[in-house]
Formats: sequence, structure tokens, C-alpha cells
Amino acid sequence: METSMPDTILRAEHLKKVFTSGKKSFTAVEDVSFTLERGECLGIVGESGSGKSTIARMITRLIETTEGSVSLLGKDITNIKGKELRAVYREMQMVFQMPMESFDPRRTLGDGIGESLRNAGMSRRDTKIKTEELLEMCGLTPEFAARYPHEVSGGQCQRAAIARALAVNPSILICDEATSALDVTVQKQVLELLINLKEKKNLSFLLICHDLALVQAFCDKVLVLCRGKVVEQGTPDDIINHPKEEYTKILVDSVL
Ligand SMILES: Nc1ncnc2c1ncn2[C@@H]1O[C@H](COP(=O)(O)OP(=O)(O)OP(=O)(O)O)[C@@H](O)[C@H]1O
Repeated sequence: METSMPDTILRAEHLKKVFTSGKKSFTAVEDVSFTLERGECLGIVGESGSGKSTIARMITRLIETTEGSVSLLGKDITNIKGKELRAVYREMQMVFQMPMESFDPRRTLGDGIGESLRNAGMSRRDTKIKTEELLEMCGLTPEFAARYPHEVSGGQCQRAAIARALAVNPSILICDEATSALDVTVQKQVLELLINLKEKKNLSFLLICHDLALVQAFCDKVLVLCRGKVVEQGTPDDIINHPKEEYTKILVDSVL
């Protein structure tokens, strides 16, 4: 039941990622810990190469974690596989930077959005109804279900990608630069959609982003990463208006 669920929905403890190739090894993430509460948005910022995507990929189990742990709703998911991992993807969904690439070009957006519903055993008719509801929730008309990815704009495709992520009714959306490939006005519209979803559905967000204005508008707290380590954390106001670390000051100056 909703009320008996723990408020800390995601917990990362001492995450470390070492990439090795041959004899060389490189530590991309070191000793990163954070919690995400229900309905909260955590932003992860940092210069290019600081380890933001690597953290998202460890959390979503797209890559193995070298050290540390990830727990979802109190359950350790660091090393789970197969069926257990599929259950995790019902709670946690990802939205990527390039929406077009995340859809199969030979299938309609409606097929892509409804796939998880069909896999879960929903009838064709109910899947169609639910897909249309999801499209509407994301600001698209039902007729978008029949379109192919190349027949829509980048912003529309990202809305469809968000609709697909919401199909399984997740608790967490992990957005890795989800608005970066869009132009400024469309970025703002997609952001408004995310804000709306956060309020209406009490979703939690992990927002990986290099746009501090977006972080300020949307995040409750922020982690600043530098070469794989957390150098500062706080509210957007702390980070943007009162940065403690020189690195954060430079980061803020470089984007504002
Ligand atoms: N599979 C890999 N093998 C080796 N090194 C990797 C691999 N994936 C990422 N890295 C390295 O890890 C570091 C962190 O990369 P990551 O993609 O997490 O950075 P980021 O902060 O998301 O950067 P950007 O903002 O440019 O996307 C980089 O130096 C990158 O080259």
C-alpha cells in the first residue's frame, strides 16, 4: 500500500566504477552516495566526462558496479539478474537524450509505447486505450500512435519516449540529458511536462543534466560531480547562488 512504502525509494552507497581494458584501468566513479525520496527530484551535474552517465548506467544495471550498492525500496538490486531485474524495470524507467534512436524505426510509436503492456498480458483493445491515455498525458493526440519515429519532431518523439516509460507505472524516471538534443522552446515544454508528471503522479526523478537553469527549475537537491567524485551537494540555490567549491563556481559561470 502507498502509505506503508518507505519514503527513501532509491539509495546508492559508495558507488565505484572502474573500467578496464587490457592492463589499463580507469576509475570513472568513486565513493558516490545519495538517496532519492518519493516525489523528489535529484539533479546530477558536472562537466563532461565527470561520471554522470556512468552513475545512471550503474543504477539502471546497464553496466556492472565495481564496488558499492544500489537499493530500490529497501531491496539490494546491485547484482540481481533475469526476472528480478525485469521487476526492477517496472519501478524504474529511463529516458535518454536521443529519443529517435530509442524507438524501433520499423514500428509505430503506439507499438513501442504499448509493448510492455502487451508483454504483461494486456489485451490488444485495452493496450490501445491505455496507449492513447499515455499519449494524452504527455501532450500528444491519439493519432500519434500510428506514426513512425521519423514522422514526428524531436520534441514529440521525446514525449512519446516519456509515455513509453510511464506505461509500466514506474516510481522513478531517470532522465539522462533528456532535453539536451531539443531546441530551447521544446526543452521548456518537455520540462513543463516533467514538472506536471512529478506533481500529478508523485514520481521521483534522477535528472542528469548540464543545464543549471533546468536544475534550478526542477530539482529539490543537486549533486555536483568532478572526476567521478561528489564535490558538493545541496539545494539548487546552495549550488548555484552560494557554491562552496571553486569547481562548482567555474561550472556555474560556464553555463550561466
Ligand atoms: N565503457 C567505457 N570504457 C572506458 N571508459 C569509459 C566507458 N564509459 C565511460 N568511460 C569514461 O568514464 C568517464 C565518465 O564518463 P560518463 O559518460 O559517465 O561522463 P558524463 O559526465 O556523463 O559525460 P557527458 O556529460 O559528456 O555525457 C569518461 O572519462 C569516459 O571516457
